[in-house]
Amino acid sequence: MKNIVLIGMPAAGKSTIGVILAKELNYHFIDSDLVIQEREERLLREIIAEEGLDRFIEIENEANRLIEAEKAVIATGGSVIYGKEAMEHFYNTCVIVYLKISYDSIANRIGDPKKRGVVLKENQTLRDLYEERCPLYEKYAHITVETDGLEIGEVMQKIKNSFKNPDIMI
Ligand SMILES: Nc1ncnc2c1ncn2[C@@H]1O[C@H](COP(=O)(O)OP(=O)(O)O)[C@@H](O)[C@H]1O
Ligand SMILES: O=C(O)C1=C[C@@H](OP(=O)(O)O)[C@@H](O)[C@H](O)C1
Ligand SMILES: [Mg+2]
Repeated sequence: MKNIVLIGMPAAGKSTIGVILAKELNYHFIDSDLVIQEREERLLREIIAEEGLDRFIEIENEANRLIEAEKAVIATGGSVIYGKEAMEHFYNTCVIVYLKISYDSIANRIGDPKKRGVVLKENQTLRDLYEERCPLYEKYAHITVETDGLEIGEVMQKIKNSFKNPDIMI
């Protein structure tokens, strides 16, 4: 049985939905953000402040690349798609589910991206980040679930329905 990896923009609902999905499937739950914090013995925002964005992405790539689990739902951080090795590892061993959300919904939910610790370069807006990342999420997704306007329970149901597709082996 393959692991399930959730990808998508920050605040798309990966962590919230991941833990509920794991419970419903009787799978383990792994939150990549917590794996990184444990490995580094620092908070994500401390890693970003002390090491800078590029190094944070390398640390994130390494932590995700090394995740070995069975029967697990893995909620990644939104910037995981910059890590080529991590994404190839997940692509080859897991079912990757992209929680897709519109720019307007995500902007409403996030508020100030700087306060949320989003990997945002100097002079880059949340809109720039959204446009840069969407093609990367799409590139790696085995399944895309549109979540706009849906409550958490409805997103869960959509994800589970998508697993009934015989082309998707989980
Ligand atoms: N479908 C949804 N509708 C409304 N709010 C949601 C939905 N999914 C998640 N949220 C809320 O958005 C916030 C961010 O969710 P979170 O799971 O931390 O996202 P991520 O892990 O993708 O960054 C939380 O407050 C969560 O309760
Ligand atoms: O998208 C991003 O740049 C980030 C998202 C965060 O995780 P969530 O996607 O769970 O919020 C966390 O990994 C880090 O602060 C960077
Ligand atoms: Mg999260």
